[in-house]
Amino acid sequence: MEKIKISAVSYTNTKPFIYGIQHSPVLEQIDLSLDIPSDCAKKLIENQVDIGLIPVAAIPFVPNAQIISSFCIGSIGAVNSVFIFSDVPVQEIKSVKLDPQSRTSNNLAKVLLKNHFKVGVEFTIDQYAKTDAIVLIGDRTFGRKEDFNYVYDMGQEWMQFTGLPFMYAAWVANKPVSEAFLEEFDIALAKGIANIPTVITQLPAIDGIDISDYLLHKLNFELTEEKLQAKDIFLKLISQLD
Ligand SMILES: C=C(O[C@@H]1C=C(C(=O)O)C=C[C@H]1O)C(=O)O
Repeated sequence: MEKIKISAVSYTNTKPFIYGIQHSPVLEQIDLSLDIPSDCAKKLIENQVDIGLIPVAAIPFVPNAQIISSFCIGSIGAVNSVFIFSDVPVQEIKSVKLDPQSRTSNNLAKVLLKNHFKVGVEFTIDQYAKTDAIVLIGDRTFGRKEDFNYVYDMGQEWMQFTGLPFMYAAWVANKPVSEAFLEEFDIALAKGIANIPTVITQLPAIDGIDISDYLLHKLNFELTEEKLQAKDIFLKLISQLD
């Protein structure tokens, strides 16, 4: 039988899911690659994989996109790995450098700066540009908070703006996948989430981040009605950006 090709995020936030997949029989049916989020999206959009853990901002660009799991990468308030790092207070930000590995958080920064902070800002993807602030996500944020005068956790700011949790990435298929597989896959993901304490013991300590607090209390992996509602609001606000 041909294997189901899956692209998942290569960051620490996805380690629980990887643990669950690797400790479940469904592993044998999967051809798994670990990629930066923007590449997870690209692979699913270009049909190089069947399922991706992809940035929610990329969902509208996936042909026949279907969210196929009851798990996601989310947070209820602060997430501690999705930031606007700034040299100046947010009201004074004039320019922001985006993170090339991100699709969701770059758009979240745009949405929050426009609708929540109400500042008009120029964005650039030029990594050599000198800007007032930067968007940074994932493991590259670990230990970086001390390097900046102002630190805005976008999970926390989204909660203040909408009163809702947030969903950064979802498991999405670009074609019909058998119910039997999806059931087994979700059981594997659930196993990973149930075993986060074990996953933590297998990860190296990293300066500047409490990995245990991050995986157990900041990230929140259940795909709830509220997170779906947040996704719909977020995608609508993205469509209204100029
Ligand atoms: C919480 C995070 O969620 C993520 C943010 C993403 C994005 O901004 O496009 C995509 C996948 C997730 O890795 C993070 O990376 O820190």
